[in-house]
Amino acid sequence: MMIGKWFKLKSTIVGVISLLLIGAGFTSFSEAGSTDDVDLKSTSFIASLKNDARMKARRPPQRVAVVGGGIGGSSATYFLRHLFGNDVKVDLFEPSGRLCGRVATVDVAGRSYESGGSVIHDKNFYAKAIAKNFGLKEVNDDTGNGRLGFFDGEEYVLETSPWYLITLFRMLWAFGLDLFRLKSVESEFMNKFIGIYNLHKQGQSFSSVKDLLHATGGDTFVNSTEITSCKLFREKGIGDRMIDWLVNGGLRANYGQDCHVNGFVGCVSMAGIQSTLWAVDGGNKQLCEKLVESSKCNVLSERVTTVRKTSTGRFSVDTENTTNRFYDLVVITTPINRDKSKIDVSGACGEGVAVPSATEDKRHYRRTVATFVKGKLNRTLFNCDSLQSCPESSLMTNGNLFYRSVGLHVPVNFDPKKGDTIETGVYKVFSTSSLSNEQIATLFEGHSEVKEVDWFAYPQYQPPDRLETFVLNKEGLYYVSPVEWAASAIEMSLISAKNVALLAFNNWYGIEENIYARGKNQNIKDKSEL
Ligand SMILES: CC(C)=CCC/C(C)=C/CC/C(C)=C/CSC[C@H](N)C(=O)O
Repeated sequence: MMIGKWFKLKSTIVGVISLLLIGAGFTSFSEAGSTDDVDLKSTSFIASLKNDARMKARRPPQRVAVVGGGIGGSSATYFLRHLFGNDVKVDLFEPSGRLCGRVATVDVAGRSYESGGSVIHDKNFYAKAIAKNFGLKEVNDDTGNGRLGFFDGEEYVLETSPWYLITLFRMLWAFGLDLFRLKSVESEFMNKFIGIYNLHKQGQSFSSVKDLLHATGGDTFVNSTEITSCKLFREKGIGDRMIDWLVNGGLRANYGQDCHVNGFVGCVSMAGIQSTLWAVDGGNKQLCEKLVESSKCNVLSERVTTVRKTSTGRFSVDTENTTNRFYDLVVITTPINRDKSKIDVSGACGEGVAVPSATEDKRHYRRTVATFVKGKLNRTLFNCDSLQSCPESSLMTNGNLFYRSVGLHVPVNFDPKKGDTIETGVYKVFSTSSLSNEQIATLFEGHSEVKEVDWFAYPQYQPPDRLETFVLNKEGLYYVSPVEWAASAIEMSLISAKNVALLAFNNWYGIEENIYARGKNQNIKDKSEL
């Protein structure tokens, strides 16, 4: 029984690749890093400054504002609290009053399902450490038949099997040595990127997305954001079939785009179709709820319209309801963009800073419609006849279809011990616009409920993507969201929020040596020195 289950789990595509490499003796690829590299509360960094005169020369800020209650904002309240201490008054502005933004659930047929940021990687150590710290349980979606299919709109060009050896044979036949090449690129990117946890643990912070990427992956990372994923993977020797099927199929499901996105986000997307993904039992949004509760901040359900610098040197955060609330530090965690939030920060940015502006910035966020269907897949279209025999996830190898992926998902509180089976699953269909009744009828033979979630989910990538500053004003105005233009994911927002909290702290107390200067690498210790 156990072996059967294990084979099934490992039969996802990248699981197969990992196994191939383990067989080939490359186990170290997948073993680097752990939650021990994470210091959520920056305890050791603060302790290292105990006798530092700079900490005594200035009092902590009195009032801090965090704008936006998504995963970035919720975690920022927690990181700031632990860096600046209990005396700081922290206000969190979230107009909806609902925490976690794009990490949300939707109710369908009496159960809740992840509707936004739904998966977390096993090497996403901030998310892992937060879950562990608050006693949240990690769950892997290994409830169904584990089958993944690549669908061109008419037939499956490739399908995994419940049997590992069959999957392996099919994959080798389809992709040959590209399996190894892809895994090698993924391992290189992942293992460099997780260096960020140790840097943050030492108190290091990075003033821009470019600096953060440079400190972890050097020119390789920075350059990867300047070219398309198609080009990056081709330069690594990966052939067109793997790009058309695997890379594009994954990107359509994860980012609603294809390999014309930047190379870095292409690598993150590939990490997002691995077998080592997890979610929080009961819903990922609990990460935010626990962080905010623990940070003891005030949540204000007001929409921020303007942030401006006052003559006294503080910042005023004005909302639709109130003006003249003054803060020493302000952290904006919601994207200022025509499709997202229109906050005016022009009167608050420092000299020479490119002011984020919802009117001037021509970039777009990508509209994503997630349609949840409690129903039965069209047997003729998908060439299968039951929940058990149809692929659980279908990635599209064809960009001209009206849907971008179709997958079966179980509720966030799925519990076989309480009698839950795969029958509790609903299909999630991603598309660029609302599905018509005819389109739903094309995909499903019948359904009892349909729910739609329509939002601007992630950036519309167009390399070279701008790797902008986190510092809008060194005197106390910071911005978490630019990280999304390198890649948008739950962990990217957590890393950015932690980085901004450290940056605000280092700037406040003048711990200059902990602010990374590109090319100098001062004070960054090699992992072996720790
Ligand atoms: C540099 C590399 C390869 C990875 C960086 C670490 C990281 C951020 C991994 C995240 C992988 C992941 C879970 C991707 C999901 S894509 C976004 C998706 N739409 C979602 O959030 O649900």
